[in-house]
Amino acid sequence: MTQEQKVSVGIVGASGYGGVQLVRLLKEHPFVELAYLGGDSSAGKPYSDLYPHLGHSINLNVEAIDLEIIASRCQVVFLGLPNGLACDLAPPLLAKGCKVLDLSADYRFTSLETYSKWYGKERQDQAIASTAVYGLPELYREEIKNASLIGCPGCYPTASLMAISPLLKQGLILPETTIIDAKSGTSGGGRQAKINMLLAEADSSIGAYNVAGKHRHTPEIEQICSDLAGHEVRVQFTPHLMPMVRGILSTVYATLRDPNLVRDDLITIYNAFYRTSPFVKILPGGVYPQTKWACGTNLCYLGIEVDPRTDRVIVMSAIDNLVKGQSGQAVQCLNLMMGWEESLGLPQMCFYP
Ligand SMILES: NC(=O)C1=CN([C@@H]2O[C@H](COP(=O)(O)OP(=O)(O)OC[C@H]3O[C@@H](n4cnc5c(N)ncnc54)[C@H](OP(=O)(O)O)[C@@H]3O)[C@@H](O)[C@H]2O)C=CC1
Ligand SMILES: CC(=O)N[C@@H](CCC(=O)OP(=O)(O)O)C(=O)O
Repeated sequence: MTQEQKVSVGIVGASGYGGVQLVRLLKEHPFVELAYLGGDSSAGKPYSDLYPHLGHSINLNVEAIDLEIIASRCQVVFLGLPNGLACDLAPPLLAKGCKVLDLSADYRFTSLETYSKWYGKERQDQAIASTAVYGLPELYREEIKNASLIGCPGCYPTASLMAISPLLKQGLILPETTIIDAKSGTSGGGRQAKINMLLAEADSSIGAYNVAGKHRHTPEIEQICSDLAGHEVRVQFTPHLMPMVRGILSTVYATLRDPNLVRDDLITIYNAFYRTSPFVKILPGGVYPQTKWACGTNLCYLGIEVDPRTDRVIVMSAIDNLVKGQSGQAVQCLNLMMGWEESLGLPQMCFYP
């Protein structure tokens, strides 16, 4: 592909953690040209002032968010902003002919009533929101290929849904027995300063938060679980903050309908379900994933176990929250939207240890 044939791409929210992952991935993507980096408090600064380690390869300034400028330069726009801002920017960008991939929650919900209840913002853009596709390629690959607007999933929902989808889609579990115990690194909270993310607070300590259906990812997970099961599903989701920077480990428990199913049956079922998904790695029996294995990659490792004493299946899912849980998944969606190979420009080998 020549320089002129490359697709020009902009990142609004380039100064954040999602933004800097996108910069890393898109700069190395063979079919993409970075044409615009936008921010709020960082506008006007050279990008290398924010991230000096990228000074050798990113020679762009962060610019103010100006829709005319963005649309005149970019065919595709990634929005990496706090929740509640993308729904003001996406409609005019779409009207100007851009494709939009939003990393926030603004376009993840089919019901704007549910969105408003959890995110506290009244919305008028139901018509546009209805055209958005939930950006989890392993479940909605064909829909993503034809979409102009993608609502990229949250990090906890990505890890959790990858673990539970084959079970729900094939009716293998009693859905209401589903328990999701998930742990995240601190980068999941973004780059803005927060007291609970200080080293002195987060290091050498683990704790749950937003327990008993109070985390905003609960309705997001339930929406997709319900879609897969074909009826309304409630799950028990408990997030934990871990003393590490990157990664999510989501462990899902559910009761099997058929107590005769054994681990190897389920491993076969998972391999078949994800046979066309290049980023999903089903581990052999007795091997359980670690977040470190996914670090910096767009992979999702799944470990599967059955406890015959309780008839429960236990699925462990490990991802990098900033890559498969956010920016990498958005690039995976871009590849599909453009008709490119799904794995183009996306790392599959972690740095280790
Ligand atoms: N971190 C994660 O693991 C995941 C995050 N997400 C979602 O992705 C989105 C981005 O997250 P993340 O990168 O972590 O966030 P960060 O807090 O690291 O970055 C936020 C970005 O938004 C910009 N911004 C903040 N306030 C405004 C405003 N009022 N107007 C315009 N721009 C603004 C900031 O610009 P500036 O610095 O110039 O002020 C910055 O570029 C969020 O919606 C988040 O929920 C989704 C999945 C995973
Ligand atoms: C560790 C941590 O703080 N994680 C964040 C989730 C990040 C994310 O994916 O949030 P969005 O749905 O808004 O995109 C949290 O629990 O709020």
